[in-house]
Amino acid sequence: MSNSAILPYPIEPIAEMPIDDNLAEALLTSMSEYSEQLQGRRVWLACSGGRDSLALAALCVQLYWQGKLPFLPQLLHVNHGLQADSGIWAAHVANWAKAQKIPCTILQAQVNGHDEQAARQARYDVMRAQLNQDDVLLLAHHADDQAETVLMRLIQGAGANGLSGMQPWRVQTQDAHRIILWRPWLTIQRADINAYAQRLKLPYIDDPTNDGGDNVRSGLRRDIMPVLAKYNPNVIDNIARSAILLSDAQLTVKAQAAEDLQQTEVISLQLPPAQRVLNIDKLQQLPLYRQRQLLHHWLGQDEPLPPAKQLVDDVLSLSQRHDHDHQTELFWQGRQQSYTIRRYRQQLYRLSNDWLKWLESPLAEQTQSLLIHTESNLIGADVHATGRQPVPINLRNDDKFTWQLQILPNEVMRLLESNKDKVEITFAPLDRSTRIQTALATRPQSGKKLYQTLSIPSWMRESLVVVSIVLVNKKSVEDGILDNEHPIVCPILLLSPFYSWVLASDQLLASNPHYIESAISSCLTVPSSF
Ligand SMILES: Nc1ncnc2c1ncn2[C@@H]1O[C@H](COP(=O)(O)OP(=O)(O)OP(=O)(O)O)[C@@H](O)[C@H]1O
Repeated sequence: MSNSAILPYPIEPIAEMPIDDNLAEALLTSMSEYSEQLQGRRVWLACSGGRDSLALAALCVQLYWQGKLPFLPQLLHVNHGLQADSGIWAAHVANWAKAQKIPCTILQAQVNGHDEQAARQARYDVMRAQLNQDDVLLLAHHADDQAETVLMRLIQGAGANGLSGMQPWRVQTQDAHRIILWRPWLTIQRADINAYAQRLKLPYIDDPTNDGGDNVRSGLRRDIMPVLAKYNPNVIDNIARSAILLSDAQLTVKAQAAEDLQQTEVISLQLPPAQRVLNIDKLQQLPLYRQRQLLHHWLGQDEPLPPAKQLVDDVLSLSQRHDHDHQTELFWQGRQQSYTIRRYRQQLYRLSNDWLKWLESPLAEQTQSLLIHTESNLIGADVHATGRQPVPINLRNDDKFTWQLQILPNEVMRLLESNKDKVEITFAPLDRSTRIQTALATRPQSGKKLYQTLSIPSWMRESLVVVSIVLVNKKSVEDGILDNEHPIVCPILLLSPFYSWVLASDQLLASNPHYIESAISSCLTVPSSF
């Protein structure tokens, strides 16, 4: 329908008109394929008022009134406000829906920009905001759209994932809000939809920008598809079929990569999505093509879009280096976050830049100390708690990450031999010159040496804390004189955000490392919105 012919127009009731078997079968087959997922879910239909989505709406009306479709979707039309006639089109869709007794909501979009991509983004944003969790959105994409999508991605150099085209059932999650995009017509040709729309005399809107646009998609539709059809008249069906075959292949590749990832990730160092770590020795046990797939999967696992092939190749080369160069950094700007990829010894790190910033901010020397009175088992000074309750100590926190210690005063007391003193616990960053001795070492080492011995990557070195017990002479306490001049300082634990190392115990302490770890535990938290 040309724009000037939109109003007034005759709206014929379509419920009783003949159904198109081919189109109906595609919708009903898809419905039975996803019947379990559709159970109890609300279904909406994105209707531009164009030929395809109006035809899908019409088919739903017909099938519903004939008792073949158990639900009547609610139409959603988005008015982008980009063209002079946008408002008229919205009214047209609303009128048509009213005449066909199908519910319809008109939404207003705010488009930032003038290209098709900006309009699509704005459209999805407003529709998503309208939908509830797990609602289903029917889209009228068809085989011609699919063929154009696949060709477009082919000329952009996509891999199996991109060449799988659009999926008939796609769960989309954004900020924990989950909706489903349902495309039952991906195997149906535009020509068949057109014939149906003509038979029903559907008053659809012909958007002049659809074919005349100079974007890649309309160019392929106008210039390339007719040429390809000369070589093979089944080109549209064939490309759509290739997409289905590639989609299966892609699912197999993804499952393999997920399995490989499980074997290769270093679980003890994970803080998803801030820090992900791969074991290079395990990675290299795989054939090269699986290494590439694994890296692709590993890098992109918290992102909506995968990394570029170049980045995967660069990370692969980084994993293959033998020169002990730990300075190389690779950067990736994902959609959700930006990342730095680094190697340290036989491990690859994907670090979010927010996390790196947090790691590199120096730890304040902890002046806050706990006073634990042996006699009463009460924590005095600034904290009032009984000996059984954990006392939290914030080592470092900002709005994104919190590193906290839990001290169990009763357990700390068990570390001390009987008849001991009033104690303080202090927390100090490990610096390069501090000398301490881990329980497994034969002699004390400087911080600088410990970085090497304990394999601490350079960006973690500002995040090491020495926990010490400071003993104050009991006799002097009883006499009311605090002998703070000669306290005995016993370093008991070295902590990083991921590990703890028990330090060689002084004779004053119970030597069982298990006690130390149960007295003081470290915990790192990331907000769920991160
Ligand atoms: N303004 C809109 N409001 C609601 N849904 C829309 C709108 N524009 C597009 N859609 C949905 O997105 C699908 C694909 O968009 P595309 O731009 O290819 O459609 P179109 O050619 O404008 O319209 P149609 O597919 O209805 O002929 C449509 O089939 C329709 O389901």
